[in-house]
Amino acid sequence: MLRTLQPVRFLPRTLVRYKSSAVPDNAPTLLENEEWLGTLDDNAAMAHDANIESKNTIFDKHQTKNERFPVEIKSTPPDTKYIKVQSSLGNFTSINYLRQYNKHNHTQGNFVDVRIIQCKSGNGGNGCISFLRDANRRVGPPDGGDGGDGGSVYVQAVEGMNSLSKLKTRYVAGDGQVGGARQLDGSRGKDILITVPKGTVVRWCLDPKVVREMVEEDMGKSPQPALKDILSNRKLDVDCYGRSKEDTTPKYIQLFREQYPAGEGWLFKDKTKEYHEDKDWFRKLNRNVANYDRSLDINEASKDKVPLYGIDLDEITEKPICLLEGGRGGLGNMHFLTSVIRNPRFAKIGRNHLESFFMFELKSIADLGLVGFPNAGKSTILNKISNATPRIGSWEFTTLRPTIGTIMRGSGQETFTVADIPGIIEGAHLDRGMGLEFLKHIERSKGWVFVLALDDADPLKQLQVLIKEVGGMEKIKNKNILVVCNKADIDPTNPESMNKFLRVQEFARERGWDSIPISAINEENISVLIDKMAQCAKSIPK
Ligand SMILES: Nc1nc2c(ncn2[C@@H]2O[C@H](COP(=O)(O)OP(=O)(O)OP(=O)(O)O)[C@@H](O)[C@H]2O)c(=O)[nH]1
Repeated sequence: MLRTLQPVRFLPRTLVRYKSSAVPDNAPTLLENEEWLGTLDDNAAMAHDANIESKNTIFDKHQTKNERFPVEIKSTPPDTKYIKVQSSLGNFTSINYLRQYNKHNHTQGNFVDVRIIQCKSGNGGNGCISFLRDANRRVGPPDGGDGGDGGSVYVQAVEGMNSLSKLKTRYVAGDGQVGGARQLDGSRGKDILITVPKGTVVRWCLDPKVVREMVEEDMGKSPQPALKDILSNRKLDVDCYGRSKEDTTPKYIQLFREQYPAGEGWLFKDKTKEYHEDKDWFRKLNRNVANYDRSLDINEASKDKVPLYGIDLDEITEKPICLLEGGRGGLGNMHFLTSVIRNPRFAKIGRNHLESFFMFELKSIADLGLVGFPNAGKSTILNKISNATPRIGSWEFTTLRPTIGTIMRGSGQETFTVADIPGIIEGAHLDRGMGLEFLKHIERSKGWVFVLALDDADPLKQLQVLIKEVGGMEKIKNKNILVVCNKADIDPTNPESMNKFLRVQEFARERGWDSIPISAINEENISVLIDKMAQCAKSIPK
């Protein structure tokens, strides 16, 4: 029935109004209350909220596709209420935050690509206990309004932002106002909208303080383990949900709000809780209202969840996406007027807020990513291919940041973007050099361009090391790959220079990859390179 399941302010309005014209028409009649309470039998506790389905659909649309981390399923319903999942601690925090406790260390000027942010929705306002008073009646019928709903926290990717630096470390939505006399509902708490750049992935994460405690505990061990090992060896248990009751593939992380148990959460006026609990009429009423509370519990549980692998805001989001929903306002005493209860001196308190940490990661979205050892000539290539095109839109960060260039190839030809990331060295996967943190900026690129330097003793070995460092063939199997041998101008007459390229070419051909020798500095073969890159950026990865 409508009234058991919908927010109370949507309850049908009374036709028999109080006499005073100053009183708003918001209160249900005695009969409507009785009818509503009558529907709250033991079968009434079920989730029924149209928003649940739409929330699932929105989340599904924004599920992170490529960067799914491994999780181990420990148990599934019906053995356990949730899908119990275990995964490495490192998947629920940012290694940057831990490596550099000082948050300024991982910022470069105004460019910040990872933030851990605490979010809190608002509490619902309490219902009001009040009775109509006018010239004829000292104590009229109950007219206490409902509390306002707490504000929610939303996220939205917008145009014109390219850094997470402006985000605050904590966002708190407003609490709903308490209900008022004369059937006045409290006002809704203020919503929070967090705007982020396109390319941001928002993931549930653990409170950084808790993570630090865990890490410090392990750091005390002898021999002292590396931070990376701690984060991968420590496991975290997470309660998850599938897409439906039958689907036991973990999809959403369940969030929990501290809530009063069903049948509690009353506010009393004049007479005590004990006084009321002693009365048959109150116990009977409360049995039904407890079922109403259970419905709210189920509704909340259905909506209080976030995608396990994050919300991928790779496009401008049309409508804000709700991360944390505010608590619903409590019922005012006008809902408890029945033929037995003429003076309900009680109302319900507002439902509690939701609080959680989220990791916001900005992942640049370029069609192609340049991968190579330091000094291979990646920046030079990007400069040259940018210079070789008539119109270039590019923005530069410092050497520690990704550089993205847009290559516009003239009329009728497709534009593509290329990201240059800091060089990768042997042992990068063990956090040597600049580690692999910057790979996230090309994770979603369609193609990767491996840049090798022909002045190196063994460019093929360079290529094999790079493949190993970025995660092996498994990691690149879905990418278009192009192998570029740069610095072909060095010692060009030496047959060994040619042999080095031929060995690379052979290796690439065996894997179905294209390869090309160039001299970026002398701009030799650059136009062929652009054509091959355009092909790599365009074609759908195998
Ligand atoms: N001889 C020769 N030198 C080149 C060529 N391309 C780049 N270089 C030189 O190689 C050095 C490194 O070039 P960069 O473009 O900065 O190399 P990078 O791969 O971006 O280096 P990181 O940013 O450290 O990863 C510079 O001194 C360039 O001038 C080339 O085709 N031939």
